[in-house]
Amino acid sequence: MSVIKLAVIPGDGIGKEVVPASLKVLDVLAELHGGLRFEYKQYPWSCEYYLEHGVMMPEDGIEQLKDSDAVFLGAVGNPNLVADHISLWGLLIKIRREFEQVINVRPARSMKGVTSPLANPKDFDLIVVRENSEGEYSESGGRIHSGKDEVVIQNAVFTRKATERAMRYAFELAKKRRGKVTSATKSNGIVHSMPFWDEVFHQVAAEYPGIQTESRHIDALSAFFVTRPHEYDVIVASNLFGDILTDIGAAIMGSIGIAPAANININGKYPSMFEPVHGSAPDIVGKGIANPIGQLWTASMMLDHFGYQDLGKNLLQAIESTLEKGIKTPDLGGRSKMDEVIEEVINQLKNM
Ligand SMILES: NC(=O)C1=CN([C@@H]2O[C@H](COP(=O)(O)OP(=O)(O)OC[C@H]3O[C@@H](n4cnc5c(N)ncnc54)[C@H](O)[C@@H]3O)[C@@H](O)[C@H]2O)C=CC1
Ligand SMILES: CC(=O)C(=O)O
Ligand SMILES: [K+]
Ligand SMILES: [Mn+2]
Repeated sequence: MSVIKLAVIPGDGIGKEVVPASLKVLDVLAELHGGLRFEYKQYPWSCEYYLEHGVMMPEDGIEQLKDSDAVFLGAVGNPNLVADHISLWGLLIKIRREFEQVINVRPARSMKGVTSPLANPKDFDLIVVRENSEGEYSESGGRIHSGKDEVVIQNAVFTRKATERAMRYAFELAKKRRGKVTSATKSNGIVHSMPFWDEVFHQVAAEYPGIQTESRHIDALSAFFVTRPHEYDVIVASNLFGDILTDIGAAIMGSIGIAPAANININGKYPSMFEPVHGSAPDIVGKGIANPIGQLWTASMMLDHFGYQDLGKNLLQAIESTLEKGIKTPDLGGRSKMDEVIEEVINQLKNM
């Protein structure tokens, strides 16, 4: 019997709904497999935890997560209780950085049974490789003076190491896919980091003569995600650009509620973390209508990550069959509750 030890952090808002629901599905998958078991350690770290303890996670929090095989996270953030920059940097971003989860892999593709908001969409299948350790998300900077004299400086940090690493990851991924990498740049407006980004892209591209490459400014690329997403295969982007592009990717699929993400520790030193692209969705919390598919698809990426590609594929297929049957939450134009979606996904898996 193989055991996968998961550190489970539901976090805030609908994270507390979609995470437990997804664990039920993981248990069914393990049972059907017969030789696999998931072991869960639950962590209550969240904005409510912060109100009680003054921190998003205990001082030895990272230490506590270290011996798990992966972190399975829902969402972090409840701006009514804690300012977002405090809660996210205290938990989500802290884990990404401490565990050197330097790449954030975020696929978006046409899904059977889901109507894209695009008018006449051709089938698309793309993956955004988001640099996940630095870039625009940096603590470098500060505020001085106040009132009319107030000055705020926010530095973006781009290292050759991390930039090359993200690009190599994208090229390696493209080799296994349709052989095209698009770089998201903005070297016409951002005069230091983005020309550097372009330079590194060209250098790394030279190592992969078989791969088709393209550089696009982020503004135009955002528009092309909407008008011609089928032209993209792998997109490599900085932390912020990748963050924004993947919400667009989610939107053109049909809903932010279905998009998955994998925060990958590529040196094998620490656990990777699997979470949906979406946040805690305070506007729908407690209504039972959160779409669990982002969290489930993330679970499918986690299964792939651990070498259980068959299970990962079965899970995705069960998700698509459920959608095709019209069992969908309201964000996808459906009338089903989260629990009904989960129940149908489980039925589909059992009848495979
Ligand atoms: N990785 C993370 O943990 C992230 C956390 N956040 C945090 O989440 C909180 C809310 O952020 P927002 O900007 O509102 O983004 P959000 O992704 O939570 O919500 C945006 C919109 O999408 C809807 N939505 C999101 N997930 C859904 C799902 N599974 N099913 C159905 N509808 C869904 C929401 O109802 C809302 O209308 C903030 O505290 C923010 O900082 C935001 C994005 C990512
Ligand atoms: C924080 C956020 O929006 C993300 O990681 O996608
Ligand atoms: K999330
Ligand atoms: Mn985001």
